Amino acid sequence: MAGSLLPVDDALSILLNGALPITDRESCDLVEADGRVLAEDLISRITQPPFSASAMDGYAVRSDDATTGATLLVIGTVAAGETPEISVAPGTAIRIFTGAPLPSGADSVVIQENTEVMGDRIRIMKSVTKNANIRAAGQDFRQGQVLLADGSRLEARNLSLAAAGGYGSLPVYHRPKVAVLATGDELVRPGETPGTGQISASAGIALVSLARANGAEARDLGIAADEPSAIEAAVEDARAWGANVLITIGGASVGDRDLVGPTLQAMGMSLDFWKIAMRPGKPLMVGNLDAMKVLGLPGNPVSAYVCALVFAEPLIRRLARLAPRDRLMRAVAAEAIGPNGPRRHYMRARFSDRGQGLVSPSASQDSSLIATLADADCLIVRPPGDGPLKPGDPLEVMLLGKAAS
Ligand SMILES: Nc1nc2c(c(=O)[nH]1)N[C@H]1C(S)=C(S)[C@@H](COP(=O)(O)OP(=O)(O)OC[C@H]3O[C@@H](n4cnc5c(N)ncnc54)[C@H](O)[C@@H]3O)O[C@H]1N2
Ligand code: MOO
Repeated sequence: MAGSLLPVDDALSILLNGALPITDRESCDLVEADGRVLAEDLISRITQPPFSASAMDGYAVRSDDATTGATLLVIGTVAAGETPEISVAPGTAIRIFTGAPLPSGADSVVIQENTEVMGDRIRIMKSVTKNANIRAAGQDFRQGQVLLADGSRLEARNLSLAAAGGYGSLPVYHRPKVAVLATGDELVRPGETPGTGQISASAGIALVSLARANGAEARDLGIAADEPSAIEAAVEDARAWGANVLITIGGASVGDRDLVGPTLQAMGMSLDFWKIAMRPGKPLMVGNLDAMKVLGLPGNPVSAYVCALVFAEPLIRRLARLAPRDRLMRAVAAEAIGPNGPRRHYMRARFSDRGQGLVSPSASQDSSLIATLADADCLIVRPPGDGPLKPGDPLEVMLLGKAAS
C-alpha cells in the first residue's frame, strides 16, 4: 500500500535528525590528513615569504641606479638559502638567484636577460622600477592569520597551504566508521566462482567506495548467512570495531529468509522506520542499536546503491562534518517517458546531450541490472504520481559518477 509508505524526504529527515556530527579529534601527519576534515581554525605559524626575496635570476640593484645604459659594479653573489652579508651601495649590484633574500640597500632586481656582463660590471639594458621582481615579505600570508577554517576538507591545495604555514601534522575529526555487511546464503565473495544458484556479492564494494568518498573509514564485514546467529556475530563485529553506521544489504523484505530486521530488533535495535515510498528501495529500514545507526538496504544491487546515495551519503557527510553534496540538476526529457507510480522513482538514465541536459531513461529499470547502473550518468527523479512526460518536458536528475564531478 504505497499510500501508507513514508515519503523519501520524511524518511531522510528522520535519519538526519537522529545523527550528530562527530566531535572526537586526533592529530594526523600531512600525508594521512589528505581527505580528512580539519578540526580547528588553522592559524599560520609563520609569515610567507618570511623575508623579501628575489622572484628571478638577475642582479639586486637600487632602482634609481638601474636606468637604461647605466653600468654597475658587481660586488657579490647571493643564492637561495644564503644570507646576504653585504649591502648594495650606490653604483653597485649583487648577483642574485630566484628565492634568495634581497640584500639590504637593494629595492629591485633586474633580470639577467636585461643586462650585459662586462668583466666585473654589468650594463643595464632595460631600466627597472622600484620593487620589480621582488616577493615582499608576507605578501602571501602572515603569522597569526587564519589559513583554513575548522571543518575544511583537506586536499591538495589546502594541505600545501598548511605546510607553508608551518604545520607537519594537523588536528582532524575522526572519520565516521561505516561497516558494510552483505547477507544471503546465495552469495559468494567477489572473485570466487559462484556455484549453482549462487551469485557474487557485488553490492558491498559500491557502498564501501561511496562511504570512503564521503569521508568515512569503511570496513567490509563480508557475508553473513541467512540465519540469526550469523547476522548477530557480524553485528557484534561491527560494534566491537566501534562502527557509527552499520549498513546491511539484503534480507530486508518480507520473505521467510528476510531476517535482518527481526534479528537486529531481537538484539535491541529500535526501529525508526521500515519501508518507504521509493523505487527502487521500498524495503529500506533505519534503526538504532545503542549508538550505532543501522541502515538496512534491499539486496538488489541497484536498490542498495540508490538507497545508499539517497540516505547513506547525506548521513555519512553529516557525521563527517562535510557539507551536503548537491547532486540535483534540472534536465529535459529527450523522449517520452511513461507515468510514474505511487513511489518516488529514481530511474537510471544517460545524457544524449549533456550541454542541453537531454536525458533518456535506460530501457529496463529492473533493480538487479548492475551494468545499466555502471553505465548511467544520472538518475531521473520522478515524483510520486507524476504524469507521462513528453520530449522537451523539464525534469530533475541526480548526477552520478563523472557527471557529478
Ligand atoms: N513479496 C514481496 N517480495 C519482494 C518485495 C515485496 O515487497 N514483496 N520487494 C521486492 C523488492 S522491491 C526488493 S528490492 C527485494 C529486496 O529484498 P531483500 O532486501 O530481502 O533482498 P534479498 O531477497 O536478500 O535479495 C534480493 C536480490 O538481491 C540479491 N542480493 C542480495 N545481496 C546482494 C549483494 N550483496 N550483492 C549482490 N546481490 C545481492 C539477491 O541474491 C536477490 O537476487 O525484494 C523483492 N521481493
Ligand atoms: O524497491 Mo526494490 O528495491 O525495487 O528493487
